[in-house]
Amino acid sequence: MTALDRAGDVLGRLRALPTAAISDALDRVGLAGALHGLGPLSNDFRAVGPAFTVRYAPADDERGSVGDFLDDVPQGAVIVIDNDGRTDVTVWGGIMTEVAAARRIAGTVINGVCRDVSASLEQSYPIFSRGRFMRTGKDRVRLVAVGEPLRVSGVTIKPGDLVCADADGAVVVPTADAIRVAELAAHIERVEAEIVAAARAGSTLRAARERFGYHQLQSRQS
Ligand SMILES: O=C([O-])CC(=O)C(=O)O
Ligand SMILES: [Mg+2]
Repeated sequence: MTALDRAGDVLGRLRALPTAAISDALDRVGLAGALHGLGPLSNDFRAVGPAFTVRYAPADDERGSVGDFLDDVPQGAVIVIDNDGRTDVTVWGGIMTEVAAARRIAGTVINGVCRDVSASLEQSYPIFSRGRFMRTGKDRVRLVAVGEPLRVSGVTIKPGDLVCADADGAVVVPTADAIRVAELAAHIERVEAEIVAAARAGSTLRAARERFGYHQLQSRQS
């Protein structure tokens, strides 16, 4: 099996899992991956794929713009944009949504805000952000890095790390740990389903949780 096959395989596994279980699995192995403060524009949105990283900084006196990097993003990638958490100017809008959707880019995660939200909803193009706002970043931000590691919400995101995002938010899984994290997350999902089944069958929640080890599911493995 080639590295590409393995990556495809683990992406398939992560795609089947909710971010809640992936986050618990990251807790279990002691990795920080949850991007606090970023949420989906629609609860139906879900995106899984390797990170394509982009960073903006204030334009200051230079003439800046947003989005020209889009032509270089491969199909299936999740674009991760770091605008340092700014919520007063956008780094994503409707033209970018239309192009990204047509090129089958998997989604966009923004440490900042976006506009033209209706285009994202109409195209079912998944965007996760700190919110929405209409004032453009054009002339206000400039692109400073593409394909370099980012630091968002205390999490380091390297290009190619696997981004998983759904109604609960976005988490990042380092490629080297992805198979282990996916296996643990699948285990957590199975155990939680057993707890629900036991409770539905008449067990108390306390007894069901005790029986299946609920309280330790996410605890750091020694
Ligand atoms: O200024 C922006 O955020 C970009 C924009 O509106 C678009 O791509 O349609
Ligand atoms: Mg626009």
